[in-house]
Order: sequence, then structure tokens, then C-alpha cells
Amino acid sequence: MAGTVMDQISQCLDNKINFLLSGGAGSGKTYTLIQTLHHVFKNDPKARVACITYTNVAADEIKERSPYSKLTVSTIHDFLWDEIKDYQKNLKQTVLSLISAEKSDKESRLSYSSEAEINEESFSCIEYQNYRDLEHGIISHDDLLKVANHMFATYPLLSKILCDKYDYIFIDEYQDTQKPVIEIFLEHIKTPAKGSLCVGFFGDKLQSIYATGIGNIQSYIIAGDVHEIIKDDNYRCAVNVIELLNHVRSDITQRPAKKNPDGSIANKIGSAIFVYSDSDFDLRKFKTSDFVASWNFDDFRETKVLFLTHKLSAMRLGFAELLAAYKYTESLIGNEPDRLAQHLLKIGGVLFHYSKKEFSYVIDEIQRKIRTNDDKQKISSALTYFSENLDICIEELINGFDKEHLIRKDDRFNEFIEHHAETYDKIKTLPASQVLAYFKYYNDFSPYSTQHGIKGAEFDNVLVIMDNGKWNMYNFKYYFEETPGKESIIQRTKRIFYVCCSRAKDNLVVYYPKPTVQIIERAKKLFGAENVHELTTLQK
Ligand SMILES: Nc1ncnc2c1ncn2[C@@H]1O[C@H](COP(=O)(O)OP(=O)(O)OP(=O)(O)O)[C@@H](O)[C@H]1O
Repeated sequence: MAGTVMDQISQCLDNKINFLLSGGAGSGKTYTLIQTLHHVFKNDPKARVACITYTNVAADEIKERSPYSKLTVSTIHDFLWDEIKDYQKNLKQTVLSLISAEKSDKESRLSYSSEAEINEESFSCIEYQNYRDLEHGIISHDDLLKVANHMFATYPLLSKILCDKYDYIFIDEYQDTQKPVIEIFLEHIKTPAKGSLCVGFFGDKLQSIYATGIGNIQSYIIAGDVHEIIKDDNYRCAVNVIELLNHVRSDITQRPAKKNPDGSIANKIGSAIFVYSDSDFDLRKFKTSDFVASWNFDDFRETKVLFLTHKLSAMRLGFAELLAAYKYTESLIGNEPDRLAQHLLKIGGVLFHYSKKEFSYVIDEIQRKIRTNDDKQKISSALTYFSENLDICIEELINGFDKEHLIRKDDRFNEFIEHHAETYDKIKTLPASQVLAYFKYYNDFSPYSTQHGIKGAEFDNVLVIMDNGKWNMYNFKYYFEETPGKESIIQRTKRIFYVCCSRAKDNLVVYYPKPTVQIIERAKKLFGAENVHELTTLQK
């Protein structure tokens, strides 16, 4: 296919060819998705289009920027639930068969360990909630994708209905979409979709930072099921940051694409520097150094500090013991926290937003339905009690939230605790205040933050602080030293490093405490020797 990116997309739309728009960070993928929507509706105002996003925040942004009545914008979970929820008989059969499959095939993930037997009579309908209670027909967030995949694979009529309903389906951030979802769109609906439905994917395989995501769809591209369109622009970053990004990845070479009215390049020159020291990192001191002299750290929209380290922040914020209780750091503060950590994050989130009087968050998150004024009062007095008594232990907090039906201990939580008694025993006696501190860290300082995820975000100045700590999934030393035999860790580390560095519009500083000589040499190759500096005593 020839022509501009929009020409190529347009040809795919006209001929109902599935396509993938691949572009590096800041290449304008979201921007192009909106343009694609405008293009579709300009040509056919009656077109039926679904746009699937990774988060509710992204869905709201797209709705605001493309207010078409025939456009459905939702997260993948809401989209799939809408497609299957009315077929309750098939849903029940699917849930029952996935539970029995789990006994022989752990992958089905609908594990059920309760004594009570489940059969067709056990529940009147299947519901989808943010927790799992299979005995009462409630499937969780994670279960939904498996259930939907199984239903589309088993009942061809569902695929036909979907293809009759939509002319175009666009999927943003496809790299983080789970395999069962990709299978629905590229395998299960393939036959009825031929010539009638076009599926368009938007994303970047190097920005896949969730292990549960598909990562890439190369096999479908090679098989001819998807046509790849590559966008090599960068509208976001300064020229020096783009140069670094081009050294980090070799599959796409970006060029500054922002233009002045006279056609000249409008991307700033900016800076991308690597700073190292022979001592541990101290943010307070570093803020006074020459490297960040012009940065305004008080404006969080302008300047962002990304910690690719954790010990330090945990100590500073007050959840050091909680972190120490975890054998594997990433299970607590990586991008996919384990079941217990997810539970603590939910509780921490409710406490945090309650203290900020952000009641709509609290209502969305808690499982107790508010029907009467009395319900409201009970919730409020329970939350006030917990907020004012953060010296109680974590076990009391968890049990209290369960008893008040705020955040229930669901099947998956109980099962997890049973299998990880050693970790839970260490954690349960710690003060509840650590749960709140942990939530604050996870949401504000971690690049994996769920609420304000940094993917898609951009800031004038970005400071990335690295340290190896106890990570197993990531290793900056291996990445910088290109250690042989550690390819998968290196690839994973490279992706998170790329995502963090590419948030900088103007200036980027990467800080590495106590590097080896080899690390400094590699930094010189990536950043350019003139951009690698030691933080001397004078600058501290
Ligand atoms: N064609 C364009 N003209 C002017 N500005 C653009 C254009 N495309 C994108 N931009 C701007 O460049 C920045 C990055 O765009 P966008 O967020 O769409 O990129 P992205 O590829 O989705 O990035 P990432 O993968 O890093 O999240 C935004 O500020 C956007 O407004």
C-alpha cells in the first residue's frame, strides 16, 4: 500500500482489511485514531463503530474528542460484557464448563475450591463484578475475558451478531490487550467478519509493559490477517530525546515531526542526559543540582519523577515493612500486583479517596450497595473509623472492610492467602497506615501506577531514577551491560526504560546510582559521551 499513513488507513477501511497502526512513543497514534474516526463518519455518517480503550480515562477522552452518536466507546471489559450478558443460558454453561476444565487445565483460571457443589441450579444468572464469588454466579474482571473467549469460540452465532452490529472496531493500546481478546477479534469472528467488518489496532509493541498483554501480533501480520502501517513521526519529544529513543530501539527510527507554519521543525532541541554518582540517591539534594536548575518540581504536570527503584520511596513514604515482607518486590509494586496486593490497593484507594472527599470513587469501588440513608451512614461511620485508626493491624483492617461489605474477601483472595500463608502472616500484624502509604506510592510515584498510568502521559521535564534493588523482572545492570543469557529480562527492562524516557517533552535526566564502568560506557553510547555526567560533591 502506498501514500501517507491516513491514505493507507483509508484503503484498509474501504476494503475492510484489518490493520495495525504501529508507531513509537509520541508518534500521534491516539491523534490518528481520532482522525480515523472523523474520516469514517465524514464518509458515512451512519457507520457503526466501536472503539475499545484500555482505561475509562482514555474512553472519556475519545468520547469528548469524537462525539458521534453512532460511536460506542468503552473498555474491553464493558464491551465484551455487553456482547454476552444477554445470553445467560450460554453464559452459565460456559462458567460451569470452565470450572470443570480448571480441574484438568489450570489455564482456565476459573478455579473453584469451595465444598459446595456448583451446577445449573446454583445461580439464577451470571453477574460481572470487580470480585469473584462463583458460588453466587459472580465472575470477576479477569474471568470475563476467559468467559467471553470461550463463548465466542463455542457459539458462532455470537460472532455473527457482533459482525452484523459493527462496520468498524478500533482497539487502542493493542499491545496490552490480553490474548483471549485478540483471539476473539482475529480468530473466532474471522469468517463472518470477512468483507463486512474491519478491525483496526493502534499501539506500539515496545510499550507493552504488562506480562498479561499480547505484546505483539506479529504472527497475524505474517499470516496476512492484519496489514501493518508504520508511523515514524515524533510530535512530542525534543530532538535530543528522540535521538536517545532511536538508540534504545532499532525497529523504528523516529524523526521530529512538529512543524512551524513555515514548515521548519518545531520540536525543541531539549536535553537527554545521564547522571551517575558513587552514593545513594537523595532527591532533596538532587533538586538543588545544576542538572535540574530550571525545573519546577512543585508543578506535577510540568515535572515528573519516575522511580524505577522502590526501597527508597518505601522508606520515605512509610511502607518499608510491607515491602520487606514480600519476597518478590514486583508482586507488590510491579505492574501486576498479586491478589493480596490488589486487595490492599483497593482498600488503600478507598481510604485515600475518602480522605479527599472523592465519594464517587468510593461508591464505585465498594461492594456495599447504597439503597437507604442508613446504608450511607453506616459506610461513612465505618470509613471514618478506619481512617482515624490507622494504627490497627492490617488483618483487622482487611476483616473490617470485609465485615462492612466494603471490600469483600472474595474466593480468589481466600485461595491466595491459603497458598501464601507465610507472606500473609508477616503482613497481617503491620499497622494499617502502611496500606495507605503503599497505595499513595503505587498511584503517584510508580510508573506502573494504575490510576495515573504514565503511558500516554507527557511532561516538560522527566527525571527517571534507577536502581536494581530486589527486582526479578527488571534489571538495569543487565540492560546496560547487555549481559548474555538474560535476554528476556533485558527486553522487559528496555520496554519500561523506553516508556519512561519517552514521556519527556523537553528535558530528560536519567539518574543511576553506583554504576559499573561498563554501565557508564553503555550510557555514553546511548546518550552520547558529552551527555554523561558524574554528580560531583560540588554539584550535590
Ligand atoms: N499530526 C499532529 N500534529 C500536531 N500534533 C500532534 C499530531 N499528532 C500528535 N500530536 C501531538 O503529539 C503528542 C503525542 O501524540 P499522541 O499522544 O497521539 O501520541 P501516541 O503515539 O499515542 O503516544 P504514546 O504511544 O507515547 O502514548 C500529543 O501532544 C499530540 O497532541
